Amino acid sequence: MQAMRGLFITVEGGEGVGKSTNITCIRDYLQARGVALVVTREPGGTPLGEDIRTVLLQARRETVAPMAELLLLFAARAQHLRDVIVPALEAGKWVICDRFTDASYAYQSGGRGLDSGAVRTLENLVQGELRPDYTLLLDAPAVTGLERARGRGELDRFEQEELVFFERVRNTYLQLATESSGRYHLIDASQPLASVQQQLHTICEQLHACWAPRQQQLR
Ligand SMILES: Nc1ncnc2c1ncn2[C@@H]1O[C@H](COP(=O)(O)OP(=O)(O)OP(=O)(O)O)[C@@H](O)[C@H]1O
Ligand SMILES: Cc1cn([C@H]2C[C@H](O)[C@@H](COP(=O)(O)O)O2)c(=O)[nH]c1=O
Repeated sequence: MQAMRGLFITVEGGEGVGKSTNITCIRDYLQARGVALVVTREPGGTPLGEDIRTVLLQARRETVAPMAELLLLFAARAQHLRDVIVPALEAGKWVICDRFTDASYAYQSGGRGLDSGAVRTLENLVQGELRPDYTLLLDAPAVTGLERARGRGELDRFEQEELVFFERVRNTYLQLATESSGRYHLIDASQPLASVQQQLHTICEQLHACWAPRQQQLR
């Protein structure tokens, strides 16, 4: 990661916490300050990744083996890294990614119960040393996020899980934020949108003040 010149920012959180809504706000804020950036998402971000997303989110009659789910997520991630994330970072752009590997720790390990060692092995294999520089965790009680997500209509395969699944997901995210406190910014997403966006503006302002001058020096 040190050799790359861009900044890799991931946005994480449970269902319906407001990632999509707030990524638009982050994008607008940074673009208005002249930051060249790429906004992308996982699973997805490439044609193959979007196909894998469709398969993963589709409700199905068979249950999906947690390991099959994890491997599909990392297959999409490998393509996404090679075709989108790494080239953008190498070109000096900021990458804002709606979910990344922390989601695999939260959902496949925390939620589904897979050993976190399996996620770590794939993380090392697929990403090498590449890790996000910053992670914005939008945190809200699972029930709040689910109510918001369910207000949007038909539920995908993940959204159909029980509340306890999303409570495990949330607890895993909070644990990751404690373990990696230098990388994580915790945002209280249970607040009204205006307050969430105020918190995000403050963080974006700090990141911009810290990183934009360094990147100009590198050019
Ligand atoms: N702070 C907030 N207060 C109230 N409603 C909000 C807030 N943030 C987002 N919402 C609303 O909640 C719904 C879900 O938001 P959004 O789609 O941005 O969440 P998301 O985290 O991307 O969801 P998912 O991960 O399930 O796709 C939207 O209708 C959005 O307008
Ligand atoms: C990257 C990633 C994603 N997921 C799950 C989490 C969500 O339910 C869906 C993605 O849809 P959203 O619109 O971003 O909410 O995929 C996962 O379980 N593990 C992952 O690594």
